[in-house]
Amino acid sequence: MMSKNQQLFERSQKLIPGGVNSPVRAFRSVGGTPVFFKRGLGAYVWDEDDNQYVDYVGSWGPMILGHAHPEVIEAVREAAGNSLSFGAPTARELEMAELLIKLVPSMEQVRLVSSGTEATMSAIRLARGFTGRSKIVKFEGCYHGHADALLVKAGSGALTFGQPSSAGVPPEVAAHTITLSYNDIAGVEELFATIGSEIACVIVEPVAGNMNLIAPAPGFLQALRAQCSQRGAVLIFDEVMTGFRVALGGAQGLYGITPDLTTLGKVIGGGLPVGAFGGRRDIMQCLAPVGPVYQAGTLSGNPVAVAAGLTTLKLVQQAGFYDRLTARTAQFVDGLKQVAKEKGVTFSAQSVGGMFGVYFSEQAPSSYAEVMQSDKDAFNRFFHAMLENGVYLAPSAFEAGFVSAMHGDAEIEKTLDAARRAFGA
Ligand SMILES: N[C@H](C=O)CCC(=O)O
Repeated sequence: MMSKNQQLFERSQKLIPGGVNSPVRAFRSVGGTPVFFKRGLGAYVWDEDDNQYVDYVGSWGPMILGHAHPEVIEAVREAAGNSLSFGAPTARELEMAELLIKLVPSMEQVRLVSSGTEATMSAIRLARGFTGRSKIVKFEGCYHGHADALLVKAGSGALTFGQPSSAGVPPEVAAHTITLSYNDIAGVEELFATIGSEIACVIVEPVAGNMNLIAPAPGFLQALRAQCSQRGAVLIFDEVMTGFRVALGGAQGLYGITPDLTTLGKVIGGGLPVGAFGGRRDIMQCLAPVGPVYQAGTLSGNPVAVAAGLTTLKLVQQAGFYDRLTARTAQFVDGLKQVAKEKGVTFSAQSVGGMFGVYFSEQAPSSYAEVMQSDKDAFNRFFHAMLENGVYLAPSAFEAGFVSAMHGDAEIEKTLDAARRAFGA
């Protein structure tokens, strides 16, 4: 007899392409039936067949406080009672702007949008409008949402399904996107020496989390800062994933680099759709209605989403929050490495703040090319063994994982027990 999950997947494939509303949910690369979830609480989620899992996806990052945090839920209830949307300014969105600017000092001005994709595509347009240049530089395997110009050698679902450069992007559009290898300082310097005056911006995930997790090599982010400053290009840190995830001040705070523009999403919406982009005042002043670069959104600064985000940001500011999250994630990763060693499995793992990567290779990779060399079949077997043992990991070898403040000793122990069985098998 088919499980409820299987029945739902059968039905949804007839009506929704691939049965999912975002490709990476589809289990295509790992195989099997995607899990349909109906409930979450703290570090746990339950599927339609009432199976319980320790959740390391956390909606791909936003659920840093765990699922259904009572204060966040109450804030959403209260805001929803006063209308779901006005399409006009509110005091709360101003409060959000003030808080973001206080916590991420490189942002002198900020604008709210409804997703990370909107934030990055708007930041790129702004950088082009500000500089009057067309070329943009990104890094192979980095994912900055699904705007046309950014779906060139992209990570995440695009990489998972073997289509890092999407069909439907006109060659004339893709021609303006230059891709370099992550952590390749010499490649960056060479490019700027050749065509530096044509480059509008460099956009980078300061910790890459869409080709599994890749940490920036010492000097890499500094080199980007130096080259952009020398040649008048805009440096954009895409902190949709790392913002309020690796540290209170994001990756820029952690590594001490000041970008010109920053994009945010995920945690700042507390689980509801919010994005933001902001940075230097002189650049932000190019935006309409002040300047000539157009950008807009009916639901931008949505009051319910902002209420969820503000409450989340209030709670992550509690003393020691990121120290605890960082230590917990490191404890988890160390535990996994230890278990793999005991079982004689070729495996490595690393974490930055509350995000982590697991790899079936001797060492944590430092570039897209190295990620591609890891054993994807081993990952797929591991994924399913963990799922059977009550642990939900990202269904792709090319995604980072996320730990929440609700992952305690009990959840880590349960996960390591599952890993012991999975590696053993
Ligand atoms: N890696 C992606 C976002 O960060 C995964 C989410 C998605 O594409 O649905």
